[in-house]
Amino acid sequence: MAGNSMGPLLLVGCGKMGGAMLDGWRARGLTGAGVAIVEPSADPRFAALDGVAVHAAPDGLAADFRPGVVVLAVKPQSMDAVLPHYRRFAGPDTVFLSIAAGKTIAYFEQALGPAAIVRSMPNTPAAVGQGMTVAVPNGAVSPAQRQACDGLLAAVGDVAWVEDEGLIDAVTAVSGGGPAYVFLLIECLAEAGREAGLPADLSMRLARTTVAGSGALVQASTDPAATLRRNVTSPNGTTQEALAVLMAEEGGLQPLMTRAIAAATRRSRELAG
Ligand SMILES: NC(=O)C1=CN([C@@H]2O[C@H](COP(=O)(O)OP(=O)(O)OC[C@H]3O[C@@H](n4cnc5c(N)ncnc54)[C@H](O)[C@@H]3O)[C@@H](O)[C@H]2O)C=CC1
Ligand SMILES: O=C(O)[C@@H]1CCC=N1
Repeated sequence: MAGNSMGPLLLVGCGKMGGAMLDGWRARGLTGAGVAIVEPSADPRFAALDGVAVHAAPDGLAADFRPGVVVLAVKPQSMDAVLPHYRRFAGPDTVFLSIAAGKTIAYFEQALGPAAIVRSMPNTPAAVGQGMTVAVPNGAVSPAQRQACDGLLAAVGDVAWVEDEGLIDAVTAVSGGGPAYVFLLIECLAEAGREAGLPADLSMRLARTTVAGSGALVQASTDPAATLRRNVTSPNGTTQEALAVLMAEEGGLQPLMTRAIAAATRRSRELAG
């Protein structure tokens, strides 16, 4: 798999997001020999990762282990405690790829010393190869290291690189957290259908399949989302009535979404510490 060309991959933290990326990498051919994991949880799923070395703590890594890429996938709040264990890998042959919300390149440079660092923000659809990641490198990242990180991220979805790190807080709000808003939409649609008289299980099936189908349609189409929306909306029909509510200037979805994204963006800045 591309991205594994720099030497072994070390995944630090294999929770919801690290696990989603690992699933994506493994589905695309990353073999056990190419990856080591440090993850303290005793979750039985790790026993099923045939061939992958899973260590409960960094002292389980062999003394001569030299990762080409260290993926930092622990909670932002754990980062202070975690980074000192990996500082020894900082050097020209290793790139640190962080997926942590809020934590800045300056923060990692402070904690790791001179090191090649890529700050990125993926999302959980990485587990099915449909993630969206935005990444920004520091000045120490070599072209080959950037390519390696791009390969790892592209293996689980779309990747955009930006030069302005300041954009990452809004990226975190939009695409990092975005799947949660879509899942909430499913929950709300299903509940509204239930309140309109549908059996709960049928309503949930309608909501799930409608969101999944709409996602597939938007992906397959070159039409703007607004055109796809208009294609559903017959003049004086039923959808128009619903959209009059959802697109109201006050109390509609846009002002609500704008407030939600502003709140998440603000929280990402706070997490910088
Ligand atoms: N969940 C999501 O949708 C996204 C999460 N992120 C970022 O990914 C990072 C991880 O988030 P989640 O996966 O959601 O959290 P999580 O809690 O599911 O995963 C964190 C994992 O780190 C492990 N861990 C704790 N201490 C550790 C240590 N000392 N060494 C190694 N592993 C340790 C935990 O056992 C846990 O499995 C966060 O920084 C978050 O901001 C980024 C994009 C999306
Ligand atoms: O909620 C969070 O802080 C993380 C970052 C984006 C998605 N989950």
